[in-house]
Amino acid sequence: MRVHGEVSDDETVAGAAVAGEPVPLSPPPAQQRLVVGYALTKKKVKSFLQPKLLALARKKGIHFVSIDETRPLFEQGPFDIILHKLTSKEWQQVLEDYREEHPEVTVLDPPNAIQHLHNRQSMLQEVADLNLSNGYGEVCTPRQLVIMKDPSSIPDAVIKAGLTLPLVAKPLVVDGTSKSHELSLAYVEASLPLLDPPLVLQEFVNHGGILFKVYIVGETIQVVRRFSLPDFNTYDLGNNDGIFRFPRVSCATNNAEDADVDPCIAELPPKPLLEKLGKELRRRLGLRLFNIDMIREHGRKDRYYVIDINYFPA
Ligand SMILES: Nc1ncnc2c1ncn2[C@@H]1O[C@H](COP(=O)(O)OP(=O)(O)OP(=O)(O)O)[C@@H](O)[C@H]1O
Ligand SMILES: O=P(O)(O)O[C@H]1[C@H](O)[C@@H](O)[C@H](OP(=O)(O)O)[C@@H](OP(=O)(O)O)[C@H]1O
Ligand SMILES: [Mg+2]
Ligand SMILES: [Mg+2]
Repeated sequence: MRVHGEVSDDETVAGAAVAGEPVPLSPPPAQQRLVVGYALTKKKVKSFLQPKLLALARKKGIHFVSIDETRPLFEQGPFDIILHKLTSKEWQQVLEDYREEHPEVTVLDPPNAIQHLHNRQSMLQEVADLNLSNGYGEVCTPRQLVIMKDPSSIPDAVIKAGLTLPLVAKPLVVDGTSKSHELSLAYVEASLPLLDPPLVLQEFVNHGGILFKVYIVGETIQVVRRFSLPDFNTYDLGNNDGIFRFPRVSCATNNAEDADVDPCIAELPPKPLLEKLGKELRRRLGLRLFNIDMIREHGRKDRYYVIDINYFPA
């Protein structure tokens, strides 16, 4: 089988024979060959499809093949799996049509399920509905409010909703742009009309400055620590407009795995709690490849908040 942009295993064997290397007399044990078509941004290809991963995959008979989104999908392949992270409406439609015609192909993941995470209001709905609380702890979402327009109405809306300052202001839509990750902390009421809707206003939860990134890959769960925003009482708030703007505080370079942090803050959430949360969210969201950003309320050993969910992070 010759797949777009790939060298087949047959060619590799033929190449070895030409080079005079010994060729096995009997065919090697049949290995399942799996073709994964990928549609990713250049940045994502660079961060995810690293040579080490490609080599390991190839050893296991998994072949990654680039999908050209400018050409009809049915002309490419065949694929066993399609792995993708592109946000355009056109691409989503192409994939939806393809899924209908090719139910035998696993699309990781269905575009409409991913879409649910592109809005910071809907992304946490399943966590809130789950109401997870057991002997290992409880998992909540911060109280939040959506503001669609009219910044001057924000102070009244906040009072009416009974939200307590400080509030984390987050762009409502997450569309892969850096703007959708420009967040700020509003800590005086008078600053609220300076915010820029559409946004979600979320109560800030003190958590000792450590965040847990919980990665869900099918049935596998991995959790790592990253540095996060410090507790509110530690800020130097002099001399500004009541809004603290912050860039991507918990990005990959802010690894806190080996940091010297109070063990009560650094302790990972209990595995059974994460397993239950992961399993439920996988089912409710209909996704197999995502991460949950979780914090533990400072001073509360067993109260966790999910503050963000990201599809297929690097
Ligand atoms: N409710 C909250 N309480 C305390 N800290 C918060 C809260 N919400 C967000 N933060 C802090 O702000 C950071 C960014 O928030 P969030 O994860 O929602 O944004 P994001 O841009 O979607 O991030 P990502 O890069 O993970 O996609 C978090 O990592 C955490 O440090
Ligand atoms: O390296 P980490 O901290 O895991 O960061 C991820 C973010 O958490 C995701 O939100 C990014 O995806 P979006 O920019 O599509 O939200 C995601 O972007 P990517 O798909 O371009 O890799 C990552 O930057
Ligand atoms: Mg996050
Ligand atoms: Mg996010």
